[in-house]
Amino acid sequence: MSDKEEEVLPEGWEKRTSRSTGLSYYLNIFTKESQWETPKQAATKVGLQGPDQVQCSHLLVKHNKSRRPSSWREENIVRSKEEAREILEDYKKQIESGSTTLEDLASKYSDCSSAKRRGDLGMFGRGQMQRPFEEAAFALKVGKMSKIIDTDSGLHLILRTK
Ligand SMILES: O=C(CCc1ccccc1)N[C@H](Cc1nc2ccccc2[nH]1)C(=O)O
Repeated sequence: MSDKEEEVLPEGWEKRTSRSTGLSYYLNIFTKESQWETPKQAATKVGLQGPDQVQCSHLLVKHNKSRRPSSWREENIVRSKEEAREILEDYKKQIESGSTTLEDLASKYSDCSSAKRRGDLGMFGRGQMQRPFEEAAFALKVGKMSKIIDTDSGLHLILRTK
């Protein structure tokens, strides 16, 4: 195409010229990711590393090896880790059956203070939560629930809400 014709790009892309090489490249204006190839589809709004922030609710069952074996529910938590897992497996089955929700069970049984907010932890970015929790949360699609996740706090079920 002659240089006077404006190159029409799919939504979300801008054509840039590399200062060092003078070569043209394409910038995704949402994720700031760049590529050499002329884009054929509209730019994605989520980069390769996933969203910057997610919102999750969780249901925590602590045990006697938890970092803080105490909660609003139980001053001194003595159950074993195996017992905590059995309890959480049962909650998971109840949620998957559709007979209850993670938020309803978190309100009644979660050993985290977020129980008072139906398990809602609010929005968080990477680097804020314990790593196993973060990895599971950022791998979830919105509306999906994790498998049982093990952190120093105890055993969790996580639901991504945003
Ligand atoms: O750290 C907190 C408070 C979390 C919270 C965040 C935002 C709003 C409300 C609560 N509670 C701990 C238990 C706990 N450990 C966790 C590890 C990862 C995510 C949530 C967690 N909750 C505890 O109570 O021992």
